[in-house]
Amino acid sequence: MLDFPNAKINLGLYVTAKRPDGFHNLASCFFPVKWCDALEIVTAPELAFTMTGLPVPGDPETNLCLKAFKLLQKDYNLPPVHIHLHKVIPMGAGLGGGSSDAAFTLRILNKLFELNLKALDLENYARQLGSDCAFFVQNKPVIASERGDVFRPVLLDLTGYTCVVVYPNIHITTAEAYGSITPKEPSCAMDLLVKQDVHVWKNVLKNDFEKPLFPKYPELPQVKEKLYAAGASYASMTGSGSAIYGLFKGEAPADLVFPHHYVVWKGLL
Ligand SMILES: C[C@](O)(CO)[C@H](O)COP(=O)(O)OP(=O)(O)OC[C@H]1O[C@@H](n2ccc(N)nc2=O)[C@H](O)[C@@H]1O
Ligand SMILES: Nc1ncnc2c1ncn2[C@@H]1O[C@H](COP(=O)(O)OP(=O)(O)OP(=O)(O)O)[C@@H](O)[C@H]1O
Repeated sequence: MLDFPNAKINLGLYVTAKRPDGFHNLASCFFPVKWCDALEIVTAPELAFTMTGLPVPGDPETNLCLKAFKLLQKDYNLPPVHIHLHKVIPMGAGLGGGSSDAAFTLRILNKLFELNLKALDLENYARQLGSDCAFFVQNKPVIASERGDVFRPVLLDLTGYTCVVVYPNIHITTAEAYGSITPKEPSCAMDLLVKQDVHVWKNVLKNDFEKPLFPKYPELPQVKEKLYAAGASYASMTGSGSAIYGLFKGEAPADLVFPHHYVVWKGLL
């Protein structure tokens, strides 16, 4: 069975408190974008995991796809499978690509073996694999709180906007980013912030990770400025970086170019 795990962007991201378990509480709007990996799972004589596309750092044994399989296998005595991941979404980018692979592994296994797990059950497995993973089970725009794994639906229509995501080839690990932050409550509730018009977001909707990371990586504010100069209604870093996105009403300008070593994705929301 084949599926296409997609990335997400964060529309606003406030790190509100450090938790006793070492994680942080946050407030953010998670929004799916159609930049995708490809993931195929078939039954096989023995468990196998293969990868093509972008090289994924670390031991393949620790890949989130295998972790997701093993987590379900503990409870459901699953037969062996061959998992193939074609990696496209950049890592260390704040796009949630690895988390999406993990959640899609759970979703595919649920269908392939007719486990009949409901979305809430899948979310409970997903949050054991990473904070961002649970979002990709339902994969719809939400306001996220707590570790980023508790959701409220949000009505947010960005139809007609083009999203340009720029990955400047700087790998920022999530732990490094959280380590550089001083938590504080946002001045206004996330729900109210995203309900405002997109062109107002520039003045009100922030990603808290920009403050510590922009001075450290000066290319990042330059990318953001370039997106605004090209006419973006809103531009921001996503998650813990380093990818920066711009939202353009209608089409993005064709002459918007970045250095060759950057990776750029463009798509309708
Ligand atoms: C920045 C975001 O992308 C926003 O959506 C996420 O919060 C990141 O979530 P993630 O990549 O799934 O992170 P995890 O794999 O769960 O955690 C990696 C590390 O990030 C830090 N971490 C992560 C999530 C969170 N709410 N608080 C944290 O402090 C912890 O140091 C943790 O050890
Ligand atoms: N299927 C996978 N795809 C990408 N990275 C994975 C995967 N499985 C495990 N990883 C590990 O996770 C790391 C990427 O995590 P990191 O938090 O830096 O990335 P991110 O893109 O910001 O967000 P996310 O972890 O939500 O994908 C990789 O460097 C890799 O070691």
